[in-house]
Amino acid sequence: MEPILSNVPGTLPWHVWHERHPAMFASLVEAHPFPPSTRTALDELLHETLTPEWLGTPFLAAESVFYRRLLEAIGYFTPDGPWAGFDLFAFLKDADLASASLDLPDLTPAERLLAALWGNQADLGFQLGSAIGPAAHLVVDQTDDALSVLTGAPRVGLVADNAGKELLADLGLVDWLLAGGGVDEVTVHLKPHPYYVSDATTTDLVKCLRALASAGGRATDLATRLHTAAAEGRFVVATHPFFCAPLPFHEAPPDLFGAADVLVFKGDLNYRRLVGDLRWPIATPFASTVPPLDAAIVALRTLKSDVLVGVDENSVTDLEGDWRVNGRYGSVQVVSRPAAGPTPPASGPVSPSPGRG
Ligand SMILES: O=P(O)(O)OC[C@@]1(O)O[C@H](CO)[C@@H](O)[C@@H]1O
Repeated sequence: MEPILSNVPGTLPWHVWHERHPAMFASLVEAHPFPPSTRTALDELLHETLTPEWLGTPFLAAESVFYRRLLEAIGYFTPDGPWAGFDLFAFLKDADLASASLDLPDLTPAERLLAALWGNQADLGFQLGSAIGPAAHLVVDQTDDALSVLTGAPRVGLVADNAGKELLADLGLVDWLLAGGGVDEVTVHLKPHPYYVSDATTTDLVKCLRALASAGGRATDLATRLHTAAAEGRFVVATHPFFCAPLPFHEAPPDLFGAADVLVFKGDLNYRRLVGDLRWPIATPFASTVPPLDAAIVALRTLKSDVLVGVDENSVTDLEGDWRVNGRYGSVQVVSRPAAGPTPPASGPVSPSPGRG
């Protein structure tokens, strides 16, 4: 299967490099007192990314390397420098969090799951380039299957995507899993440092919890429950350099997700890494594209890039225009945990792994 590249005018990757990134750089320079050397480094990076070499590199890898180079350009990794460890996207993430309503409604489990899904609609990198409309539809809706695999699972991992409103909604889902969903332990996997524009780090999670704690009402109660669960070792925060690597999850280290029974993958980039950033026909079964993890998989995503699998082609024939990338559509997709295979006879041939449901 061919990887998605960035060298075709009119496609989303082309738009990202030629329009979204210049707009992002303009806002970064406006928001920070960068010295001339940093401004020059940023200009050079922007120009370099428009060369045939970059545009001809698989989009997933090129974008990831780009965000690493962006941090290097501002001195994020320069020891003892003034910008060491500085989150250049914090001003956007903080504004998004500040604009969130913390008057939390009383949601059902399905509503909490869908809130976590649609929270992904508002990622800030996406907003820098286009407007998001109110319409929202699911092109695949396996919400019932998702709730079924999550309820009562001993250990759930949630691979977070964006900070601010999306992370608030994720914490609402985590709270239900721990408080009513019969889950013993939830691990939230965060980025070890800033990555794509609004990706959530530990700092962003703490900011969400503090905002919830000081908001009163249900929000404060939720924050208190999560603090208690953290103290009991039931709400765990984790991170790993692989979450910022230019690789699909098929190449993840075997211990990345611990002993999770169910993994919830949030957002568009995690979806691209989960199924591979490839030109799949959309009817390709979702289960055939994901890595062979020893856990059930729940993917909650709004559609913001070309990759899409597991969709009945007849169900999307009426959708028009850029529905695959405009963020107005979403999907809830599930792969059950692989059944333990039969014990092979002592001297018999080794059977192939069972298929995934
Ligand atoms: O992972 P997220 O936050 O849902 O989306 C990330 C995103 O905005 O960035 C990429 C393009 O830059 C696409 O994968 C997607 O549109």
